[in-house]
Amino acid sequence: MTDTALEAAALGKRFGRLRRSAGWALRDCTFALPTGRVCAVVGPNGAGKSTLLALAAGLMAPSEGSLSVLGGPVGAARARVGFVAQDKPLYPQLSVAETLLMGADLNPGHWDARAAERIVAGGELDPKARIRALSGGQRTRVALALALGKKPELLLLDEPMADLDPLARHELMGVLMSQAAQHGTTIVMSSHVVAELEDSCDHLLLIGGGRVRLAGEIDELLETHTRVSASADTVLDPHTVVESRTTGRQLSALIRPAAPLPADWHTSAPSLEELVLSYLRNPEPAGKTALSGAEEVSA
Ligand SMILES: Nc1ncnc2c1ncn2[C@@H]1O[C@H](COP(=O)(O)OP(=O)(O)OP(=O)(O)O)[C@@H](O)[C@H]1O
Repeated sequence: MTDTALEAAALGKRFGRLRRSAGWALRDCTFALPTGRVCAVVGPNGAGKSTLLALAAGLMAPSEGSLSVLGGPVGAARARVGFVAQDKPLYPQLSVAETLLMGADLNPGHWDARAAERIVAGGELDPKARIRALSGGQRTRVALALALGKKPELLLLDEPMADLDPLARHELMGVLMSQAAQHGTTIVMSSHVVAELEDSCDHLLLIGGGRVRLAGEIDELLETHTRVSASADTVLDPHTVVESRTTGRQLSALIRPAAPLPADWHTSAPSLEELVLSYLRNPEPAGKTALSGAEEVSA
């Protein structure tokens, strides 16, 4: 059994000839996401999150570099992977019950009918309702039921919570977390709502402009970065400066300390959202490239 759910080496994907970055949606991405963890894939619009998840689901092939899933080639892992795409593709003419029956047919011997039905029942969906008559959030619920019913070792979710109301979001996040805890399922989910991920995710993969900007265990990333406020003439060397701003006589910065900090600096721990925003606002942190808690990745 491998301890790496997704491992990318110099991974790149090019779509025709996009104007931005000469067509590369992802470029030179090297990272490893551990198994048994809940991993957040975060980045702005067009960063390459959906492309990465589609590559991992085997829906497209890399243009360069390599990607392994659950320790082997992407194609070999397909039966062990569940994928919910951003647009939640389902057959509109089928009913909810027929969709779950289809899930059972497609996954003989490893279909958890109870888990799938429980997720659908949580939304009080009529099993006879046609998919085409469901709201966006209700379709998300059916798509998650299909993916979880498959009892995947790795669950890839592209913006799973985007069209759910806060109650449904809370409930389904709870279902996902208990799935991860009970069955050791690795969950990799993309999201824009960083604040919501801090409590539920263990690992972060931050993508910006098709490149990996930061990767690592969230606790370690938060511990190894510090918010600093000091007088404007403060020299931040030798620390890695992710972002710094001077307002009047005051300097505020997010740094990765390379040595103990002077006692007269005011310091505080950043939130995950502050960390992510600082990296995204600053394409090339001064001094060094983006760093993770455990490893260095090229930015
Ligand atoms: N099928 C495609 N053909 C051409 N270009 C594509 C295709 N899919 C994605 N792209 C381009 O690749 C880049 C990355 O897109 P991707 O959908 O992976 O980003 P994302 O991070 O998921 O964005 P969002 O948060 O808006 O969903 C974008 O510039 C997008 O226009």
